[in-house]
Amino acid sequence: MTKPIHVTSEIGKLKVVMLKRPGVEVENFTPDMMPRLLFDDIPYLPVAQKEHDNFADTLRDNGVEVLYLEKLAAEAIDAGGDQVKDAFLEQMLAESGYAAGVLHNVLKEYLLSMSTQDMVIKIMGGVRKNELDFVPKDLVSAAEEKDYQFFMDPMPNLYFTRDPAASIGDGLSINHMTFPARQRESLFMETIIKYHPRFANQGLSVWRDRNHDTRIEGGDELVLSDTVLAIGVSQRTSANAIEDIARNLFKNDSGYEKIIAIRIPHNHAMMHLDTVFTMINKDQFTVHPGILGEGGHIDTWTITQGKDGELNLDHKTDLKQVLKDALHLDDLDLIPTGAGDPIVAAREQWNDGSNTLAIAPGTVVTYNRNYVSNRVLREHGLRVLEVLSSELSRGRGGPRCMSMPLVREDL
Ligand SMILES: NC(=[NH2+])NCCC[C@H](N)C(=O)O
Repeated sequence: MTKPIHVTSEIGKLKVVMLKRPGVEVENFTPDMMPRLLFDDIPYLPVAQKEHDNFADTLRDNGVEVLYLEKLAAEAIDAGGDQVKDAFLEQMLAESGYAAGVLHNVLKEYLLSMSTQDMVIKIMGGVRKNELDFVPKDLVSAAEEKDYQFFMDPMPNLYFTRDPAASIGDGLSINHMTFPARQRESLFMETIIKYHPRFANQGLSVWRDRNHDTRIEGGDELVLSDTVLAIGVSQRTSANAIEDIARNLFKNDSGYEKIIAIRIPHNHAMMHLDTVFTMINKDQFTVHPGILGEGGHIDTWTITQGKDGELNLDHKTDLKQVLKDALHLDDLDLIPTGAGDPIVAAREQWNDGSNTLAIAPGTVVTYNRNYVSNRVLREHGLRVLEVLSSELSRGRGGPRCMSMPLVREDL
């Protein structure tokens, strides 16, 4: 029987996916909070939701079962019972800065007064100070910045379900993310895996859990085949974390034998490998020309199991050759974002023109706004399903970031 998580490629026919419909969290902040919350603009929520529904419908119309994070999280907590709800809240409050104290108690009481679903949505959306009829008198609260509006910050990046966890084979990584703005997000997935009837006790492997200091994010984790992964060394994923997950995958019978670490520029526009490089067919990839240096070169290290738990590293800079070798291909089509035009490529990459979601070999979902990149994909023989993108793209993520595949057919 297929496990509730089974992903052995980036391109096998997508069967089950997890999304998060944007909610109040994507507008519950002020412009001065944007850099910290990793947003570049204030989205218009009703339109963002319409666009997201268009994305979800496109997937459903193509035979994909769509699950929603916010619903799974509430179901998992309810399935776990009162103790699980209590433990979840304690952890969430601690990670929000309230391990104990008066405010901890007030917030806990407030959140427990709601249905579990409303509680989950409230935590995701953020708790404003003016929601509570409470003026803190303790020193910690008094010393806090007075005009800051929130007791608990919103989590506007939740609709990028790709990042807090990543499906790999019959398991997943639950990620310790880089920036505080996103670190609480993976607690939802941890709770779902442990307690949701669909996932709990199904023999899923957690290749690496969220209790780490080194950081990794799903946008950097690409499942190239049933034995090969690519992982970005990026603004969000450290070399240490890659070595750590490599060791765990190699020693735990995951089926994975080779990890290609690819170093990309460390900046906000290219925060993850999937913003500059995605697999879209057995022998086709999108690549943003801006990541390739002189002669089309880029640093890659192919990591394999060495003796006595050591890792072997093979440093190469010819990405095309590295991929051909790892995937046993005679040829490979690297399709440049924005047709390789430096101005168009930079513009369309900014709006996730490279961030395609393959739902079958050669069939991809992309943002409609990246019309040059979309045309080029069609010229290379791909079937391109375009989705609406004016508001969703303001969060700096595209169709791949907005989806966490749970089950794909094997190739
Ligand atoms: N897989 C991705 N490329 N995700 C994009 C995440 C965007 C989000 N605003 C962040 O900075 O974290």
